[in-house]
Amino acid sequence: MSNLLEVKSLHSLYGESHVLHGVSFSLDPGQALSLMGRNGMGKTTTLKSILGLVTPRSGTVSFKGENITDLATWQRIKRDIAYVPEGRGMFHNLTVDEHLQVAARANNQGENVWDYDRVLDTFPRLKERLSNLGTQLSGGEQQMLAIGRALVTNPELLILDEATEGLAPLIRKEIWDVIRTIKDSGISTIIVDKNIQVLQGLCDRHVVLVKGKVVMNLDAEQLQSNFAEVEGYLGV
Ligand SMILES: Nc1ncnc2c1ncn2[C@@H]1O[C@H](COP(=O)(O)OP(=O)(O)OP(=O)(O)O)[C@@H](O)[C@H]1O
Repeated sequence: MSNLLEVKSLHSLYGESHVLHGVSFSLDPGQALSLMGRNGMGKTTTLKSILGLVTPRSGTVSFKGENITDLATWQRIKRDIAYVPEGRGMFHNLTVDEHLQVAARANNQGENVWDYDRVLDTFPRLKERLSNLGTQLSGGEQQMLAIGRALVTNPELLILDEATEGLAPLIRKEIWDVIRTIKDSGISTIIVDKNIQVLQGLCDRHVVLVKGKVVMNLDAEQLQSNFAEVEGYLGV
């Protein structure tokens, strides 16, 4: 197969405010791609444009060779794309158990590698909190639940927006370890995060956004040799 995901010349706006200016990149099956950039550069808008939560004015999004640009978000999700949004998106009236039970399904290939039990084995903390409401969990536990809820759909592509933001170092490490396990299980990922060191060790491609434009698109080796320049774009 060629690309799993191809984003071509996306222009996205909020009202009159033109935020994405021709964003293009692609992702091969099984790869992890980092999307980096300072605050407000258009990372979340790019993710939302891929998911159909923002409607681009022009440009295309293709998944497994199919042009999905005009599909509704739920139709994209049904094609085995899962999203872990910034802020985690807990359902206020659902327990931990219900968050996972409601979402769990085999994917379009009939695969159910990440079933309810495996997700709970991966996140033992959630096992102890099954009857708590999602909103009663700590920030780290909520993040684990948000990732778990995405995983039980057995996605081919998992999109993570700021999955470690605001978390204590130990919890961050736990989340990164799980993201690595997810990658090793063959799921493709797009990761927005600020931790360039961790992203460097994890991702196969790195896309840097500045004011809604892709200024760098590097493989792992190229990131190594252009590290200082990337850091400069990120202001670190
Ligand atoms: N719903 C919205 N309505 C209007 N403007 C928005 C909206 N969401 C984002 N923006 C603006 O679009 C620009 C890009 O925002 P976006 O959230 O995509 O950036 P980001 O790179 O993900 O940044 P952050 O790291 O702060 O989340 C910013 O100037 C932001 O203020």
